[in-house]
Amino acid sequence: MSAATSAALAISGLSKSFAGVRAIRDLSFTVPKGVTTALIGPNGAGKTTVFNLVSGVYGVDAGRIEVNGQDVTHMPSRKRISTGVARSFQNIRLMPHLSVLENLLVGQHVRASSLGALLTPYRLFPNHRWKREARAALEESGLGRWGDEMVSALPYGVRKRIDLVRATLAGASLLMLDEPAAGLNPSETNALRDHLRALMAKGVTLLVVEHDMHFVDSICENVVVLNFGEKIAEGPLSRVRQEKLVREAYIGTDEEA
Ligand SMILES: Nc1ncnc2c1ncn2[C@@H]1O[C@H](COP(=O)(O)OP(=O)(O)OP(=O)(O)O)[C@@H](O)[C@H]1O
Repeated sequence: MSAATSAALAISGLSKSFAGVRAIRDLSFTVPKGVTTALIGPNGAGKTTVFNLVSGVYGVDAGRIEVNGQDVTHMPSRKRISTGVARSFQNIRLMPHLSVLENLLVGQHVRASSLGALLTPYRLFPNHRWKREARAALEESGLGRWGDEMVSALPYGVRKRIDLVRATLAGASLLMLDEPAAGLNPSETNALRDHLRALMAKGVTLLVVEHDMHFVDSICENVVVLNFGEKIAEGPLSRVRQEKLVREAYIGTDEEA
């Protein structure tokens, strides 16, 4: 297998500035398929900007982004899901006044292959295919009992996991997670970790931005460390956290690598 086909994400020479602030500088790294990877670094290092560039929220100034071997560098954001990339946000973007199932069905619209499929009124068909798939995905994740509940009524940890189901139902094979463990209590964190491990076992590749290094250590094989938009280290967490540049980057912050 060539390096290109075995990479879920390949970034090379990526740069992005905002009004003179160089948020990302000549950044290159690869996320091999099936290798859960964390993007870490102090506040303002550029982690969220990388997610925004990969998902197409912002255009690049320079460089190239490939998802599953496909060049997405200049692809419109809405088309990138077809290459298998999806993301979750720090602030969950589920619609609070719709049920869990309705939120999942909205997410599935991105997969509609034709206008006919898009317009088929799922409410009229109790056994609508998307509805069946959404219910099955909820059951599989142990979240079946929440299907008809309003999202606004759900505990925060459950909402986070519903958001994961939404992303995977949209057909994601590369899932980018922005601080998935933030705000979760220990039992919610454990449930999230189990959920992510189940996704990994199904072949979904995860790229995780996370400040909780215990959480990173428990699921990630590889970490990429950013500081001021540059990659300063890459490898297993146990090794990179010993590196001088990484230790210096975290000195003077409340975080620890
Ligand atoms: N839309 C924007 N407009 C202007 N500057 C921005 C924008 N997005 C990011 N930046 C700047 O780019 C730099 C990197 O920010 P980014 O949010 O990517 O860092 P981060 O590593 O995700 O930080 P945190 O851990 O605090 O979320 C910062 O200096 C930030 O102020």
